[in-house]
Amino acid sequence: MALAHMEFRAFVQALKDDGDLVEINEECDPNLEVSAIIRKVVEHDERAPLFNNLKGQNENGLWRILGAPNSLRSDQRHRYGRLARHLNLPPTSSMKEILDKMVSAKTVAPIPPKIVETGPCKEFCLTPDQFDLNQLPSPTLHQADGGKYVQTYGMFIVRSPDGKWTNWSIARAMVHDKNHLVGLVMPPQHIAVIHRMWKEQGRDMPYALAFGVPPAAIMAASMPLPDGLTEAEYIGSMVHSPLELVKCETNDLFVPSTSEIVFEGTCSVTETASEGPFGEMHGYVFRGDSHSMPVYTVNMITHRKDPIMPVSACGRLTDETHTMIGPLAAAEIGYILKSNGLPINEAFSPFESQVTWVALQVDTDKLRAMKTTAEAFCRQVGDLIFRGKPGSTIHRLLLVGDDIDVYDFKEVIWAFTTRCRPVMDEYSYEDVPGFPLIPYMGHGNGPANKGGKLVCDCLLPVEYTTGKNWEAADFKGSFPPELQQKVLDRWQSYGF
Ligand SMILES: Cc1cc2c3c(c1C)C(C)(C)C[C@H]1C[C@@H](c4ccccc4)[C@]4(C(=O)NC(=O)N=C4N2C[C@H](O)[C@H](O)[C@H](O)COP(=O)(O)O)N31
Ligand SMILES: [K+]
Repeated sequence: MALAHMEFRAFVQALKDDGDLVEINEECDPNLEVSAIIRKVVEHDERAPLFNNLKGQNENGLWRILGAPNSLRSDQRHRYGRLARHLNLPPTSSMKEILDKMVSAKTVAPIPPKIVETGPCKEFCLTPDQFDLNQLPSPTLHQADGGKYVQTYGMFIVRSPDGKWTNWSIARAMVHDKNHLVGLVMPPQHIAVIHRMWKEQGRDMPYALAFGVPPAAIMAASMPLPDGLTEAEYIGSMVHSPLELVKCETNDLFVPSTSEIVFEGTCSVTETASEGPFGEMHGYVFRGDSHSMPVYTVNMITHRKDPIMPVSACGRLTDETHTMIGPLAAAEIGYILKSNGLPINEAFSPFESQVTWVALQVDTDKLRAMKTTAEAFCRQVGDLIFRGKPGSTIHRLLLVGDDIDVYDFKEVIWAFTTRCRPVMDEYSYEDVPGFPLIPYMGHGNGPANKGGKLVCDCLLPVEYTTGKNWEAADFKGSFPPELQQKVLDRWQSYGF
């Protein structure tokens, strides 16, 4: 068996070996029952459910469902264990170690994928007369959704018309009819950028949608890597070995050879259909909230025997849209700021902000050496991030000092509520792209796609000039180290 980060089925086995899987063998209904179970799982950081017996499965087992593929574990020592298993890291890894791994490939030469003749994803091939997406166990995830969102954790593979750039990304899609999907294609996302290239040439965009891809691949697919970067090469260098890809049957794109299920086809550049509403990552589904989006034709389905369809039943905390979208954008944002010479140590998107914030830990020694002002520094950070794509989903950037652990929300919110004077210490951005999926944007008082962003300066003025002039009124901050040690050593004998 391959390693968990390189083959989805090995990943599922790794969850089982970790005691992080519940196999459900009694029949479950993909219409809401499956998602209700997944929602209860992710709201309580429960073990991942593997549905082995779904209403609508065909004679070759197409398909089973793995819910909550990358959500949290309740044991605090293994909290990010599922993310770690995506990257061949120990299950006790911290979020910092996980995000550092995702950024590690930026400074090494890309390792191109290896093309193989065939693979497990080719065990079965179905032409459109042999399948009906409405009869297969396509899940309905929220009762107010506009359709069956069969695509929430698969990977779209699309390529620029000149063949130079192959983008891998996650974008949602729902069943439109027996062999059509309709999906969210939204600027500034790369799938929308490439779709536009094909539209300008008046040609439908070939795509592949691979479900159950190597876990390391789905992590990069969910990360806002630079324009023009081909994720397959990036991942190869991240895992230090080439990904094995196999050619599609009906177009010239390539898919991971061990994919559980592959949909192949073309995405129309002219035909649209009603898409949504959908229970989204900020925790809301607005009735009637549907839009015209491109139609995908499914010309072929290939799959493994008894294939597993991964499903992210997203919404309120804590599911894949929170463990992946925010943190991976934060990793890219941190990298951009450091590459531009700004004194940033760490970047993280707190789940408690519904991943709409990124907290940036500033190296305040280096900050003081810059002899800059709060306004100049905050504007420098805001201009770099809010005018670029990786910041498109983030509406608050919090600058905090070295004493604040950005991966611990208690620390972040303490700094924000006590060191950032509302209005005066906040720098607004109304002339930048906004994220319409956030309810105060798409269903708020102002323009849905523009503005509503802030850089919040949670550094006190002294941190720019002479440095910290306070002590934290807490156990670690207000008592001599030897007294702290004495209290810790005697804690039991005191009677606690
Ligand atoms: C992990 C994950 C990421 C998601 C999504 C989901 C999950 C589970 C579901 C559950 C399907 C919900 C919606 C949420 C929805 C969404 C839409 C816009 C922005 C953020 C999320 C969207 C989506 O539908 N469309 C889209 O364009 N991008 C999404 N991302 C983010 C992108 O995968 C991420 O941004 C990548 O960086 C893309 O690659 P690129 O930078 O273009 O090469 N989905
Ligand atoms: K990507």
